[in-house]
Amino acid sequence: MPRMATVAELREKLRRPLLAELNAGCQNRVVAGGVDKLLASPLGNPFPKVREELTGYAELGQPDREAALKRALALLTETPKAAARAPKAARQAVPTAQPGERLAPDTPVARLDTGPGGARKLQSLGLHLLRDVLHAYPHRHEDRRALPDLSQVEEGQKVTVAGRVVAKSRRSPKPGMMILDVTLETPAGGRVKATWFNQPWVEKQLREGAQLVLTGRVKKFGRSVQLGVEHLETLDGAQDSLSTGRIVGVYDSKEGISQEFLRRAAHRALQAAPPDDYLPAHWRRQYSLTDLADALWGIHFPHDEDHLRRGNTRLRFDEYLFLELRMLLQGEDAVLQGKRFQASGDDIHTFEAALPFRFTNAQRRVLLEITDDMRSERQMARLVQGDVGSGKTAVAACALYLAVRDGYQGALMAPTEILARQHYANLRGYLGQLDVRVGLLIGAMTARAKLEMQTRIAEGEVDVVVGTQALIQDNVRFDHLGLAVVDEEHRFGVQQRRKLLAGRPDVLVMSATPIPRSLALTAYGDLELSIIDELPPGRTPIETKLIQDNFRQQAYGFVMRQIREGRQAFVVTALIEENDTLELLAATQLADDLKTILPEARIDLLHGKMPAAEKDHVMDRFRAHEFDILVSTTVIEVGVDVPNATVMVIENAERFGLAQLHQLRGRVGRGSAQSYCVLIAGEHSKKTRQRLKIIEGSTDGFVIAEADLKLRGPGELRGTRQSGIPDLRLADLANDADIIEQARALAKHILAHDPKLEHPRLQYLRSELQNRSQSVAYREVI
Ligand SMILES: Nc1ncnc2c1ncn2[C@@H]1O[C@H](COP(=O)(O)OP(=O)(O)OP(=O)(O)O)[C@@H](O)[C@H]1O
Repeated sequence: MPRMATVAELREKLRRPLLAELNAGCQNRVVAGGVDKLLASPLGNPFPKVREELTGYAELGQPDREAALKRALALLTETPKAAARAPKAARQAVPTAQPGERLAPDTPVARLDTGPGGARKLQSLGLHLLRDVLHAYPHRHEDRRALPDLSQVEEGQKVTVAGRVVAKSRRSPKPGMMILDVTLETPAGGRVKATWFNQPWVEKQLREGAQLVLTGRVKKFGRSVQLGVEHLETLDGAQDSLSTGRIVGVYDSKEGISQEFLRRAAHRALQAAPPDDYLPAHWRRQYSLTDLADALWGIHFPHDEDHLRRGNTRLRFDEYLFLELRMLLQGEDAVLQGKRFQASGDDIHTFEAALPFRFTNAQRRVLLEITDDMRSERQMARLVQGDVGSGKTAVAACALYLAVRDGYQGALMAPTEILARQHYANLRGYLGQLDVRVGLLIGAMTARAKLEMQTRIAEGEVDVVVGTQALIQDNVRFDHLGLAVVDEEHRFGVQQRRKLLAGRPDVLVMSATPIPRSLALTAYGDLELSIIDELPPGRTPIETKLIQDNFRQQAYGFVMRQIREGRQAFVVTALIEENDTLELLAATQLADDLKTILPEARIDLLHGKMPAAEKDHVMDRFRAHEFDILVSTTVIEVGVDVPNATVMVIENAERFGLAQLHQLRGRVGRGSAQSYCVLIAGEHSKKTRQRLKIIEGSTDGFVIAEADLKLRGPGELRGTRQSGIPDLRLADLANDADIIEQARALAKHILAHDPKLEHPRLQYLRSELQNRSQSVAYREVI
């Protein structure tokens, strides 16, 4: 007699398609019959609560579907509490894997033994299945193999030490100043004193006996070693620490989820679910690639640099391979029916005549490419790339105007509310005088104002709507959307874009990320590319100065002189990794310091943790020159436009990537006055200097990207970098031309011989492609 499936097995059987449904954007396409039918099958029997949640699923609207699925999934797996709410038969926690038990990569994380609440933590980071954990690569690595001998360290050296807190004290040498001293004992018996200035919030992490890993700069007082701590990690005290004595990965996380926890989860996932390699051995040999399991171990827990490099190369190759395969497979139906606009030359002239400037040649050329697309029957899918301030928005505004003149509505979607409001102001400037009705729709508006705007959109009383994600909520229905402009698209999830694009409008994507053309073609694949490679005339190049932090006083003296001349300044603090609370507090402290150094200046603060409405308010006041210095975390990175701001000071500039520094610097120099950027280096090594000198020496995004590339030698222990493109996690577009070529060649070869990937040898490759396509659908999107 066949064995009856246990409830746990049934639960998993049901959970998988539901999760797939969620990942695929709640399309009710799961197993031919859809979710309702799935539950009506015997599979649903032991789960009446779940069935109840999902009854009538097919009839629900998108957000309701998503919510119902999430509730159902929670009932199916998450906590004992949720399970208890389920009927008796199902009241059985998901059993964790037995040691040595081999699990499939699509097993839910609840089966991984990650301690109390572990599954929930992973899920909150978007990691639902073991494969998600396996492919959530560290964003950088730190070499903690040989922690330094404390008797040998030198003044000023940056070191990482691990140890146990043996003493702690707090003192306040003067009012408003708080110093926290902690003595750490290393396993070798050395002692180091770590010091935090004015950071009371760290104290609670530092109970006596706590195991810490600290990174900071050495100060020596006779034989005693003191550390000015820059980075702190708390360990959970387990014997088999994954966080010291090796090259350690640092993961994307959020408050309350420690690095140690994530390392342990990755470790367990690797042990429990070593994946089958989807790339047959002879191709691995042909392209000198290591096998998948070795690659995953290498990226998470490398034995040495070579192992890390090997793993990184293989996984990067795979990312490109699947991207290429998907593009080639989808290429057949690449031409989609879109809107057909007249986009008349007269209308372009009308638009330009209303501008306070003439288009540059580059803008004109790109506009021609856009209007060609708009006039054709094909759906436009075009990426406009241009350096910061090159005038992308002005071009997009013109395209929107053309759409409106042809009787359609237009939409512009921005990644943040600040940017949406700014675009709104700009578009009103460009289009208001041409009788185009421009509307704004963002989350921070009152429910009533939102509803009113939604109604106006639905009734066609607004011509162009600017907004954030609020634009693609289900209750927003356009009357006749013709053109959608998406700013910095990679910040949007694919699901989100798909919603906006449901009515098949033409699509224009704007991006300031400098990617060489050939690589952009791969990265964005299905988007045609237009490049604005010329800045508007009359811009005085920004003068950039790199200084060391002992010259801060002079730098701020210079800022003050600019302020006395009626100018404004941005001061940006470096992101403190893995802890947004620290980041916020660092910015707060810097603002306070500046108030002491520059008592005359009016100073305010902007940080990522502020509610959106408050951020807007601060930006509005800065734009209106109600204060002089905006101290901020990197929330201002993209697109902020305050022409009166002429100085950008970047503290701890060494902690930023060059591309990011370039973007940040682009926030000044937007008016006619001479603008300045001061990079303050908190670290004085030759390498840092060399890198930052690149920014000092050039204002061209492409030149900077290339110089950055040359500096990073092949022997370097390189962290994984995020390309900003949804399914390329490791990709380093500027550096990967060879790998891309190889991956493309292999993808072509595979499909030339087996266009549908039907050969049994390609079984794993096919299912991996499906897995990856589920979370990122390219052509399907537009
Ligand atoms: N052809 C032009 N001549 C003069 N000024 C221009 C021209 N085109 C745009 N500008 C002005 O230059 C500034 C930057 O333009 P815009 O905002 O369109 O650039 P962008 O490429 O979208 O910038 P970012 O990537 O920084 O958001 C604006 O103040 C705009 O009015």
